Amino acid sequence: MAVGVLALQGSYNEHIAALRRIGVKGIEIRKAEQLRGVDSLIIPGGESTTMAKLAELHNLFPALREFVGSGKPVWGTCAGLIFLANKATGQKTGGQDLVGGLDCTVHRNFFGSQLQSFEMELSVPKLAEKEGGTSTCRGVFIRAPAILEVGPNVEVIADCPVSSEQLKVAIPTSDGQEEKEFTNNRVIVAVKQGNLLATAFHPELTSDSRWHRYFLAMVEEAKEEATPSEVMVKYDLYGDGNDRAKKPYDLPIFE
Ligand SMILES: NC(=O)CC[C@H](N)C(=O)O
Repeated sequence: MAVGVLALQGSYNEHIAALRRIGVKGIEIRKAEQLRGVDSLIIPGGESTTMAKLAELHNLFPALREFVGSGKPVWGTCAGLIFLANKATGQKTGGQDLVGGLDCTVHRNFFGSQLQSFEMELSVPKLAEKEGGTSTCRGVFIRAPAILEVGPNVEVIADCPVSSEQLKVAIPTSDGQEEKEFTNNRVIVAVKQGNLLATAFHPELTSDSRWHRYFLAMVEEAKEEATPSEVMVKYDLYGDGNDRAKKPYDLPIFE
């Protein structure tokens, strides 16, 4: 199996190394046509404005949107999460292009500047249920975003506690955010929506390979769904004018 890794900027080498550790080839993607050769994609962390400028320069946005829209599995980490979000706040003046597709609002630098980067143990029972191991994982947050709001089809896989002060700094009341959304003082940091996975932190910088395995399981599932094994097709197998129902074989069919 091979997984595409958007290689414009940021931690794409680290994702490729993480994939290699579990025996999977990561293919660097820099051009729209290279996307046609892969059926899954990781958008790494980095700096989303710079990444967006490079994607614009290489005219990648239409191909990325088509890729996401076609239902192929895509995992965005950190800046990659921002790329996938339908809406981002805290952007630089003028904003930046997003690929979109993930029904959520993300705050670009929710946890503050580079100096406020941190690590914490996150509770991830859903990940442990699928991939085994402990019910927590190490979250490496580097100038990290956070998800403030999700749509009804988005499954929350991890959230994390934040202080009232952090909320106040990141979301001044003048932004019009309703306070009740954050009564538990928690923000969302990992989600899944169909074939889209997004994490605000960097699993590729840890030795825990469960997030990469989790994504690969999504890729496998998507492939199985795409195989029309139960579809019955009519063939005139014997040339006698009678259609006989038959499960399709892999093409070509030599019969
Ligand atoms: N580590 C990261 O990917 C940081 C993302 C950063 N907050 C951005 O806006 O791009």
